[in-house]
Amino acid sequence: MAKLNFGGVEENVVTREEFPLAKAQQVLKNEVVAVIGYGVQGPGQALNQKDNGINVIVGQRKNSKTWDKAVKDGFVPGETLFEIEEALQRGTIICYLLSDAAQIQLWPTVKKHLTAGKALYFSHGFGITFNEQTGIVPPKDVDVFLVAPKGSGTSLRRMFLQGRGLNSSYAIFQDATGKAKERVVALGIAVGSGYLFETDFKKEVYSDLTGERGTLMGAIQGIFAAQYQVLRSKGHTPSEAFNETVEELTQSLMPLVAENGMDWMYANCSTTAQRGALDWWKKFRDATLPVFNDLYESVATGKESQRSIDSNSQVDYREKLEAELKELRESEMWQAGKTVRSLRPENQKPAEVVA
Ligand SMILES: NC(=O)c1ccc[n+]([C@@H]2O[C@H](COP(=O)([O-])OP(=O)(O)OC[C@H]3O[C@@H](n4cnc5c(N)ncnc54)[C@H](O)[C@@H]3O)[C@@H](O)[C@H]2O)c1
Ligand SMILES: CC(C)(O)[C@@H](O)C(=O)O
Ligand SMILES: [Mg+2]
Ligand SMILES: [Mg+2]
Repeated sequence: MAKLNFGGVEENVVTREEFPLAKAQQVLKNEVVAVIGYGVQGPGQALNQKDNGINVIVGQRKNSKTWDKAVKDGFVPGETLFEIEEALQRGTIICYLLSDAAQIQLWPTVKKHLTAGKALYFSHGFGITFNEQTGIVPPKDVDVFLVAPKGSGTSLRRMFLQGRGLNSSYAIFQDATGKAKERVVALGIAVGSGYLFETDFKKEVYSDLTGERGTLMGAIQGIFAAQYQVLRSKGHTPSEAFNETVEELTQSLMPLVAENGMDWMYANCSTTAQRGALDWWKKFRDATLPVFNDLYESVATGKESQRSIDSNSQVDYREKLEAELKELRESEMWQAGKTVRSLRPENQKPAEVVA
């Protein structure tokens, strides 16, 4: 375990140098890793483990699209692909990668197969932290831990195929066998993590729920929408408003920020942009700070988790969700974005020409 300095604060980080893949393979050599669920994280984690030489099987409902996807991805029915209950029975490490809401439904079945010495693995602190809402309380004689990739399962797989690694958090909730640490770190490496950052279940889920509702998705969509609306209301064309709100950010500036940080970006733009961005960032911080405080409070009091559980358990939720997604998809801003994206030279299809 390396102690690294993050802006003056020391933290524990597991690196691939100190815990190489060969060590992970050694730790997991007698385990059967059962990945339950083949949605977004399931394929990324299962395929990376398979390619890393881990004995991995997938548990998924038969006659579903995702069962067919698993077959297409190379999992073989009866050998490495099973109905959920059979995979649960075969697995010594259960990677519980159903949606957070579905985990509640299937929990009684999972619990039945958690015999002494097995391990229960999550990619989120949700089920355990909010156990009063989820009812997920594991037996005492199994290891319980998480590896939470800090990004989409799609990126986890893509980055693995590019020879890169996505950063993940890891945490141990219960160490029944005395081997939880080596098991969880080995799994973290096997699923394709770059670095593994130590946390606990509660911190992981609080930060994850805040991040996705905040700057990763909710807040940024809100800020995009507000700026776009102002530019449009002042007579700017959709393409100009979109380019100045989203396209330049994702295509030009964010890749540079990803490489070098926003401090570098500030030092490497025009003096005009620099002056203005220095003057305005604190106003945006101060305007949004109360919203972020409300958001964190809503996460910490369990309001967000309850809302997610309640919504996902409604029978007509899929239709309602689709209506909300359609509104976003059909908004002028994202329709303008579709055309702007099609104009990128690397996107062959020509933009729709209006007669
Ligand atoms: N989506 C991500 O990229 C991401 C990133 C980090 C962590 N996570 C966490 O990973 C876990 C899995 O998330 P996901 O987004 O991959 O899940 P998902 O929503 O894609 O669903 C996963 C699987 O659950 C199955 N499923 C849904 N309802 C079911 C039911 N009632 N019975 C049986 N199977 C059912 C689906 O068929 C699918 O195969 C969650 O804890 C999530 O918070 C997800
Ligand atoms: C990919 C995200 C947003 O980081 C994840 O947390 C999720 O829930 O899908
Ligand atoms: Mg999340
Ligand atoms: Mg996340």
